[in-house]
Amino acid sequence: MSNIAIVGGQRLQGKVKVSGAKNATLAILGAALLANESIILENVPDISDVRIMVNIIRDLGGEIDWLDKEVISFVPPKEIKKSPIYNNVKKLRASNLLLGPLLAKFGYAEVALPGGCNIGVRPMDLHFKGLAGLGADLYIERGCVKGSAKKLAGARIYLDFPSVGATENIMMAACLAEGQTIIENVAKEPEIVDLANFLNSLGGKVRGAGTDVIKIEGVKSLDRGGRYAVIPDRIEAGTFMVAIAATRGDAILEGVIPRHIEPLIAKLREANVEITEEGDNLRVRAVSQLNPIDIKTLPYPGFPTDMQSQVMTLLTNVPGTSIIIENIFENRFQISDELKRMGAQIKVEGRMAVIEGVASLQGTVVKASDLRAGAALVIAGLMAEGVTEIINSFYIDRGYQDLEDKLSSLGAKIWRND
Ligand SMILES: CC(=O)N[C@H]1[C@@H](OP(=O)(O)OP(=O)(O)OC[C@H]2O[C@@H](n3ccc(=O)[nH]c3=O)[C@H](O)[C@@H]2O)O[C@H](CO)[C@@H](O)[C@@H]1O
Ligand SMILES: C=C(OP(=O)(O)O)C(=O)O
Repeated sequence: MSNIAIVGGQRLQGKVKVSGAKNATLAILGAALLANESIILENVPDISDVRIMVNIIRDLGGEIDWLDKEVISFVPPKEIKKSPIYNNVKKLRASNLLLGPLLAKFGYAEVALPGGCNIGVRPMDLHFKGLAGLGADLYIERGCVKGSAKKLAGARIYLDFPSVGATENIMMAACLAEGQTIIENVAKEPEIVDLANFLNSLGGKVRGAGTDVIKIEGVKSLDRGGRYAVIPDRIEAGTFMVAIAATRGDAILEGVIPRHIEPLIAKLREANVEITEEGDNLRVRAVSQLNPIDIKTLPYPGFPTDMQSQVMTLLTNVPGTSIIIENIFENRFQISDELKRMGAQIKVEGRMAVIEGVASLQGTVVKASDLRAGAALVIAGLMAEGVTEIINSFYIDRGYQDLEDKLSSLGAKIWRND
């Protein structure tokens, strides 16, 4: 298994292009199962989560080919061959996004329960509540969610929490349900809007994505294929922004939608990072002394939990006291132990972390506990004195395309040890 090694101390400079959004792509690949016609998807990130999802869908009978590095063609299956292979589904939490489309299109779904993961328990009660509200019969048997639905019918569904995955599953299933579905207190993340736009491009009738209430008029079938380009990955963009700030660099991110990153931009500006928008590009400069900041993670448009570990890392050497409250996933402070091994001063109490900035971090061998913790350790390595080696780099490969190449192009000294 390969490790990532970094020699710290290089200021990141230059230009880098952001890839397509992992979380939008995973939902869109699930939604593509609802279609009756062929689809070309562009700006698909070449990352391991996407490759696993592609394999699961191939196992179900979907024909997917990579036409180019970031372009895939998709021919939806007329019927599903078999239930997803347990091992693949277990490897990918987002495989739970297949439930809604499979039930709606084929009247049957069998998906291994993704279970908890390193960042938290992550139950699926809201997915079940919503799909049951549309008329699906769901039960759990030997670690699998099994579901059937002779016919789905539109319903009014209130989500107790604006869950991204539950909103997506219900939205996808409701597209083929009879009549109108109204989902209240939905997630408003840009990936939800991208999924709604994709469903509408297939002939779906989804309105209100990006607001608290989504209304869906069910249609008999989704008969339009065509081309669709996935939005840029706001978390990849955010990770680079923080890496540039953490190395006191000056670099440009190409192909971003600044509006999607607004919560991070606002906080980085508060920390005295200079950020300028130039169309689809963002210039990030951190040349003056940075200020400590306080952060609370919240559903969009609040500060994203997926950026919390990276920002914690940046704050470890910002003079003064910063506070982070993690409201979404209960185990997302595991990275603090690894950062402390590099010399950071962090106290964690429940959902709160208090960070006292230190003059510098020292490179050592550290272990990624999840995707974003892994990305944050890469940032720590870029900031640190000496060599940092990151074990469990496969977590990072879940969500970052060509990470070493992109960082090297900005001047980082980073490589893989096989
Ligand atoms: C593939 C994908 O898109 N992943 C993202 C998605 O995950 P995911 O869709 O799993 O996240 P959710 O928005 O569903 O989870 C948010 C919170 O709701 C809770 N919850 C969720 C569902 C449910 O049925 N019951 C319940 O209690 C979760 O435990 C968590 O505390 O949104 C998260 C929150 O922005 C991001 O960190 C993930 O990167
Ligand atoms: C938590 C994440 O992803 P997933 O929901 O796929 O585990 C993430 O992207 O940070």
